[in-house]
Amino acid sequence: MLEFADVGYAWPDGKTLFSGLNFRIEAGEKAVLLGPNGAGKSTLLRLANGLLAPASGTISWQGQALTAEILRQRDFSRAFRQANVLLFQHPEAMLFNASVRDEIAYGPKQLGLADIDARVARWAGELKLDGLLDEAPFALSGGQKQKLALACLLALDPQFLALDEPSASLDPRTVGWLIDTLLDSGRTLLISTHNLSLAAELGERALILDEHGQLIYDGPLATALHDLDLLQAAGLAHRHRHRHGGTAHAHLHAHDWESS
Ligand SMILES: Nc1ncnc2c1ncn2[C@@H]1O[C@H](COP(=O)(O)OP(=O)(O)OP(=O)(O)O)[C@@H](O)[C@H]1O
Repeated sequence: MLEFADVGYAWPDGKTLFSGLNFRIEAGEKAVLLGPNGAGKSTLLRLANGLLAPASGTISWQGQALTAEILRQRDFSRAFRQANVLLFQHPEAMLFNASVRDEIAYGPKQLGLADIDARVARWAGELKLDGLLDEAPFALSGGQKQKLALACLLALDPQFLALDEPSASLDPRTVGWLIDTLLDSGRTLLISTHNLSLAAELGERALILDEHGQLIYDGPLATALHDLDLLQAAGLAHRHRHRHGGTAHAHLHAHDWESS
């Protein structure tokens, strides 16, 4: 479904990220993307969503290389924008309509999809936004904005959903709902998170970047979660000291996950 082949990226300031990044995500897979701050998780998700173009290598969607030319073609671009969506870490960037109702309806309208009112009603209801349909998106709380951004994406009925740190501003009830909804949906998922509990529930596969943007692990999530050295390289485990009576020792801990 999605393939990165020898991908490298260069920021406009000349700084480079990734070198020869290779992985494939097949339809129906649920993968989590782990790595320390600045590893390149958000950048990777933007590349996967066609918002950034690689400086080297190829990113393919359904076997088609995502070139600037193909992304300019109306039919391809419409189908791609409906099927491949990204929830930003900071969703303000996605919200610009006058009301919550208009915001959810916007994407389906732009893409010419049917049953717009039903889509709005369904996803506003699922995300408990139905009491806020006439509110202005900018007046919502951070977590409500995140839920609205998610409703906007789900209203497109996408096949591939990339989520950048979805648990950062969602309350535990919404995170629980998200896990159930996404697991039941059969959608292909790529989720960046520092939350190992969420990762453990959502993902089957882990892609782990180190602090230099190198892919240091691509394999079963369960195996990764029991490898504290790997988790330390991913910024997900840390070494700290303990005192037991008069003696002190140091060992590794995962933030919200205990390896056994
Ligand atoms: N607009 C930009 N111009 C130049 N460099 C940038 C830009 N945006 C991000 N970077 C750099 O790219 C690298 C990767 O950033 P990115 O946001 O992808 O990391 P991340 O893994 O998502 O981090 P976090 O866990 O903190 O969200 C960082 O070194 C960052 O400084």
